[in-house]
Amino acid sequence: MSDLTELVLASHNAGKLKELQAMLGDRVRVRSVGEFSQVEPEETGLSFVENAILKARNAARLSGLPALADDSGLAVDALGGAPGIYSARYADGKGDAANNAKLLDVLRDVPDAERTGQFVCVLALVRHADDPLPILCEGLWPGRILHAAQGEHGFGYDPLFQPDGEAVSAAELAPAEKNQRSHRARAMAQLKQRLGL
Ligand SMILES: O=c1nc[nH]c2c1ncn2[C@H]1C[C@H](O)[C@@H](COP(=O)(O)OP(=O)(O)OP(=O)(O)O)O1
Ligand SMILES: [Mg+2]
Repeated sequence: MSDLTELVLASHNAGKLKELQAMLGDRVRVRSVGEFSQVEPEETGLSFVENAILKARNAARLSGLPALADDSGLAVDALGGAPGIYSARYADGKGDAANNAKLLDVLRDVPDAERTGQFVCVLALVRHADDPLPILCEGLWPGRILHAAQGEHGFGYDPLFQPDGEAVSAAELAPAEKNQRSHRARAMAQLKQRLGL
């Protein structure tokens, strides 16, 4: 697939799109599925992999281009891996601030030692809508859930997540630093290797 010159990013999340674009650099012409439709596909899968494939196929169908989707989320150990694939919908679609408020509330009485978890990212690339062999890559970013929001960068749960080995939250890392270390960066490194990019 080193002949990949143009692809569509199958995401409606501005924060994610920015990170994926920065990681892909300018060797590939990147479009966004929002250019083709504002309708978000229903994420009916039971796994990150299934939802990533579903979003990639949808974008490939809409655009006629190869499509790259990212399905990601935060898996908290004390919650048995929740919110996981439901991370974006944790507070019933009320958005990042409501999701973060709910997570803090649910973990209110959980002590530091038990506030571990990880960000998960699965990237799925399909060459066309019916591609029988999607390229799948995953990345994990372990850390712990803070007691209050810290930092202004990033998106989603970043202000509540302190990655292992960092003294600050993911939202306090410079964007370029997050893009070298995150779950998404780890999955993207694999993908670039697979594609010869
Ligand atoms: O680096 C991250 N930093 C902070 N939060 C993150 C990150 N990566 C995923 N997350 C959270 C955001 C959202 O609550 C969920 C992803 O849900 P997910 O369905 O994959 O994405 P989405 O609905 O926001 O956009 P779309 O499906 O159009 O790509 O996990
Ligand atoms: Mg989504």
